[in-house]
Amino acid sequence: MSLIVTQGLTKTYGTQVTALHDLTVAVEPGIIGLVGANGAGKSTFIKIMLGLIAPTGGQVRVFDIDPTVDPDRVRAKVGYMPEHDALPPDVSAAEFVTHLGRISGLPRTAARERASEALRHVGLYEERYRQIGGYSTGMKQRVKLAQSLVHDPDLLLLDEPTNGLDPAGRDAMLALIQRIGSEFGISVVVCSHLLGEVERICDSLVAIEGGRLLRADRISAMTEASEVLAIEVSEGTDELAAALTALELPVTRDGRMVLVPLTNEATYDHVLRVVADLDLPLHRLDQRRHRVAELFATRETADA
Ligand SMILES: Nc1ncnc2c1ncn2[C@@H]1O[C@H](COP(=O)(O)OP(=O)(O)OP(=O)(O)O)[C@@H](O)[C@H]1O
Repeated sequence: MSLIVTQGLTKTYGTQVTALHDLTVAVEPGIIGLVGANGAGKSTFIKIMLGLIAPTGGQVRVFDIDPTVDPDRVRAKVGYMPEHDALPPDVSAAEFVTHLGRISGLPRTAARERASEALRHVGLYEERYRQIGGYSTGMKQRVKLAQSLVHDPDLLLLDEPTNGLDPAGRDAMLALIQRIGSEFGISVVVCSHLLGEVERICDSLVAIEGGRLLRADRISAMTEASEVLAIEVSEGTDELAAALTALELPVTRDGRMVLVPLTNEATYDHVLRVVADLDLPLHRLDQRRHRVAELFATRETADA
């Protein structure tokens, strides 16, 4: 069963803004990156999945449940970390997360135990009785993550979880998200405008642009080997490029790398022979892999 399925999902705000436009996608369990520039429609998509706002058109199912009909059932299975926070400064993290556990329907003792557990998972166990107002941005982000975990969900929806963090804080947050996904065996949707970040920790990506689906696929499929051979020699790059050009191979350069289209099996042999003839120190010879960033770069070029 797919985790999230949409069919022609559309959301307009007023008459002017189409935040989601005919979005059809099926998302499999795992750690999923929901990427797109600011304003692409990511938060709108998350809020529709939670049943917080209703779509203008189309269908959505989360765990096969329709959040527009049965939002409580979806929310019982889903934890949500919003982009912006409204954390009360004068209560402790333990009190706050316990309170949200209670709101989720947990009995008092269970809520307290689950809150301690969730705060331990996010690395705030020692600090849990301190008032949130005294916390750093990174700690506040962790409180938000802990509250999303308190009712033991099967899916987490995290909206820009690294917002406001410095590079070290971002790395720590991403590592934590990855650990939660793998150790708890739950699915996580990580919403971000930073492709490089989510690419590092996700199994699959859903890329949206202007409310439309750009691509949804496993990262491994997006970075599959291309039909280009990349060759790098420690010295003699110019000689190598000239010799391959003389063989009528359409050579291009990318920094220290010489790139040749892999037209047939013989291309490898040609390259190896040239390297050997010129007695060059071969550093690298492999099929270049696609980069996930090409997804957006190609689009920009096409639109230009
Ligand atoms: N309540 C609203 N009323 C009117 N327009 C809205 C509302 N919420 C979002 N929008 C608009 O819908 C579009 C998509 O917004 P959304 O917040 O879903 O994007 P996003 O990808 O999450 O971006 P960000 O990361 O900046 O929040 C934007 O043009 C935004 O200005």
